[in-house]
Amino acid sequence: MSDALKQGAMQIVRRLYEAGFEAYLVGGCVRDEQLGRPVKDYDIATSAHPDKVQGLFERTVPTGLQHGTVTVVIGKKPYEVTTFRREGGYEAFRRPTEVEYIDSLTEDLQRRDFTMNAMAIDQSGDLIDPFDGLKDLKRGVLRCVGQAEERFGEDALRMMRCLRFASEYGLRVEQATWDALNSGISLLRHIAMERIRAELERMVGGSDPNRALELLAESRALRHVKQELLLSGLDKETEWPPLSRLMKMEHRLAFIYIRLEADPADVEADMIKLTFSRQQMETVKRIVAAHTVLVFGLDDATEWDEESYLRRRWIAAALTYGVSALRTLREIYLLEPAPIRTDNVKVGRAVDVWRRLGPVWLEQMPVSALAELAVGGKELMGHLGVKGGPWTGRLLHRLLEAAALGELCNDKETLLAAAREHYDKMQENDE
Ligand SMILES: Nc1ccn([C@@H]2O[C@H](COP(=O)(O)OP(=O)(O)OP(=O)(O)O)[C@@H](O)[C@H]2O)c(=O)n1
Repeated sequence: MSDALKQGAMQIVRRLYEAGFEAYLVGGCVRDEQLGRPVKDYDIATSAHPDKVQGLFERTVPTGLQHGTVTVVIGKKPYEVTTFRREGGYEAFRRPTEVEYIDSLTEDLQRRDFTMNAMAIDQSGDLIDPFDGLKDLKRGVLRCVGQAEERFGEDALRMMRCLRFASEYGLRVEQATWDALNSGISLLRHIAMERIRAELERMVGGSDPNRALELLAESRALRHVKQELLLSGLDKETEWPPLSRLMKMEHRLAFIYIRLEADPADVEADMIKLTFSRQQMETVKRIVAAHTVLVFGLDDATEWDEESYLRRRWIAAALTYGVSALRTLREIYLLEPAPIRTDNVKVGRAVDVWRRLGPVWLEQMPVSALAELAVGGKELMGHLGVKGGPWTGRLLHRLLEAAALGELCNDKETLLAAAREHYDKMQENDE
């Protein structure tokens, strides 16, 4: 797949070259090839102006003419072909206000963020590397091209990219680059939260989330973004278990919020500020909420160490937040050090029981959702001869809980008989 992708890219480079222009593969694809990592997309830089590029290829789309970019389609694959350019003034540390076409590849590479991202491959497949990107990569060093303050000042997002590349590629940030990052970090306030989130998501979901957290804590980057975040509470002292044991980014994030003792409502607010999708937010929030209700008030409960009591809590949480949230929570509880305060002995003991028995209890649940219950709202109303109201949902949930705990058989007759009893009790208690 990657081979065909590269062939298409080289076809474009050679076509431009034969027409008398310079053309090169540039940026992330060159870096990833040198590292033997899979390449997602190939970008091309050329001395040809966009109108010339459009004239040379059959299928083109003017995707970014204002930046000198034309998308060339080969087969079904799109390739971005960008004219060598110098970026004019930068507006508010985030994007160039004007671009100027130039003739020199070196000058084009010079405006790029890191030496490893400023390499090119020519039409013969030879590497062009004026800023020693390969040497840096081989030594495991991440370094800005030229003056780091200038590069970060041109686009402050590059500081987040720096943290991401360092953690994802296991690189050490070169001292001058690190110093410039630390002195310029407050410029992150100019960057849209969406772009911050995209980097954060790749860091937490990447191959070394622990290193990412370490770098975020050391640089205090999240304290300087546009909006105040709970996640800015990450600090250097926090000890983290190997987060890569959790497969999904959302699960890692849930762990982090639990460790920060965040409230589910605050998690929602934080993730909305960060422009995570509704679905991502729901997943994380469910896990955090399940943990919160499980441990809430446990300290004061007289039955805190009774298995049957802990099972009831566990199953009730599974019915409210979903079995998969509880499965993830158990995985989280398995990590060491666990996400909860270790000074609370009762909570510690309960977590111990949940991680040991939680999955068995989930497995044994005869029903886990209202849809699986042998009766529905209409049948309840018909059987009891009462019009529907808020009681219906409440009663259904009680029946579900009793069935899930195995206290009631999930068959119509049993449930309807129990419904009558529950309903009468609810009436007595004015529920
Ligand atoms: N803020 C930025 C973003 C990008 N670039 C340059 O543009 C290239 C392409 O950028 P992009 O596709 O965003 O990232 P990649 O480096 O390809 O890496 P990844 O896809 O992993 O983000 C980079 O290699 C780098 O040379 C830059 O100098 N400054």
